[in-house]
Amino acid sequence: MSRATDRLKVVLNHLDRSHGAVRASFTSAQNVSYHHPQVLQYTLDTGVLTPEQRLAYEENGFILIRKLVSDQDIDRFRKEFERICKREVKVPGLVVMRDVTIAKSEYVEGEKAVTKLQDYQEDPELFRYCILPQILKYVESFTGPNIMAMHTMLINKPPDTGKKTSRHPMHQDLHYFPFRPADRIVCSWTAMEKVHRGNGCLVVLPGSHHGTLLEHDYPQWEGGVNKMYHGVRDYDPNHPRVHLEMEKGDTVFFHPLLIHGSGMNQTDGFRKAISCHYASSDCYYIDVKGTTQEIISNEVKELAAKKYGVDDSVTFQDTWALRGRLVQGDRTSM
Ligand SMILES: CCCCCCCCCCCCCC(=O)SCCNC(=O)CCNC(=O)[C@H](O)C(C)(C)COP(=O)(O)OP(=O)(O)OC[C@H]1O[C@@H](n2cnc3c(N)ncnc32)[C@H](O)[C@@H]1OP(=O)(O)O
Ligand SMILES: Nc1ncnc2c1ncn2[C@@H]1O[C@H](COP(=O)(O)OP(=O)(O)OP(=O)(O)O)[C@@H](O)[C@H]1O
Ligand SMILES: O=C(O)CCC(=O)C(=O)O
Ligand SMILES: [Fe+2]
Ligand SMILES: [Mg+2]
Repeated sequence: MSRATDRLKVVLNHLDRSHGAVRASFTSAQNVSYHHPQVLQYTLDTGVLTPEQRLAYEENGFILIRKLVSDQDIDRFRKEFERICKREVKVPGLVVMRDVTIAKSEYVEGEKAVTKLQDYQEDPELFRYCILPQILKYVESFTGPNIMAMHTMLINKPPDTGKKTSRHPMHQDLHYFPFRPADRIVCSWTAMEKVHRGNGCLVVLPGSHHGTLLEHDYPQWEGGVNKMYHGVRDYDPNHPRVHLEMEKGDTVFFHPLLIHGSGMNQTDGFRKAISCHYASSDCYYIDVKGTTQEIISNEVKELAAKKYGVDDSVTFQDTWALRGRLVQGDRTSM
């Protein structure tokens, strides 16, 4: 354990006893310059996370809560997913992505053709996930009380076709987001069935959220790579990795700078997960021109132009403002 961690522990002990007062004294103490960034930068005191959980998130950039979503809710999400795949419902704005290796094949039908649903915010049944009270309760510890659901996905990782395209390269989700501050953004990711190393569970680099946003690029994979699956160009291959094996309903909350990905699915079943990225509505949009995010912003604008038939005047920021939905509190800035 590092010195910084020891100090955090001391602070958390105090916090446990006298909550806000200690935090206030630490804020004023910031005039004294520390060699480590401010303490408790990543979580807020809402009375939901235990001191140990706050410490874990501060240190690791993720926290796993077992059995947070009920089997009944997950079964409903799964049913709705099947209805969408069978085209029994049509959802405005929804993007249905097929795996790159089967995209051009005409023979795959129904849910076996679908790798990912993106932008389900207009499907009330799936969007129930984003407003589950037990999820929002945790989310508030990262975002504060004004909460926007910014990005929604249901991932149906297919059995690998042999080309290893079912992998998701190691990346930071912030790469896709033109809003800040990063610390007021969090992803909630819930396993819809048992996920393990064999079917491509999430792989995370604990503590990588302490770093900055890194340069991303399409990985040089021989078998091809899915559209927009950018990966961190150089990350330390010796950084310890953690495989997040999870049961149905288990939920991980993670920071948008946490480097993560998922391995290939070596089973013959589809590995399902549902997720939402939340941000405080007090966040603000940034201009990504001239930054490492410029390339992805152009890719997204191009897609948006095709999808919505809009022109160049719709910005990368607009595509997010259009998709974001208020789920708690007030829509103050986003
Ligand atoms: C508003 C915009 C929304 C996007 C926001 C994203 C933000 C992400 C934030 C995420 C944060 C978290 C991080 C993340 O999650 S990162 C991953 C995020 N990925 C995406 O958002 C991709 C979403 N998918 C799509 O937009 C569509 O499904 C695409 C555009 C891919 C296909 O479109 P469509 O389904 O309508 O198909 P089509 O029949 O018209 O084919 C058109 C062409 O595309 C080829 N093709 C097909 N499938 C794939 C594939 N899988 N890989 C590569 N190419 C593919 C196809 O062969 C054809 O090529 P060609 O024959 O012309 O050569
Ligand atoms: N060549 C690569 N370049 C970049 N990222 C990779 C590469 N190979 C694997 N990854 C990423 O590393 C993570 C782990 O994937 P991988 O399939 O290698 O599983 P694994 O953790 O090594 O498990 P196993 O050893 O059981 O295969 C995934 O996010 C995957 O996309
Ligand atoms: O479910 C997965 O494989 C992770 C996907 C992911 O990290 C993402 O879409 O941002
Ligand atoms: Fe991700
Ligand atoms: Mg491997």
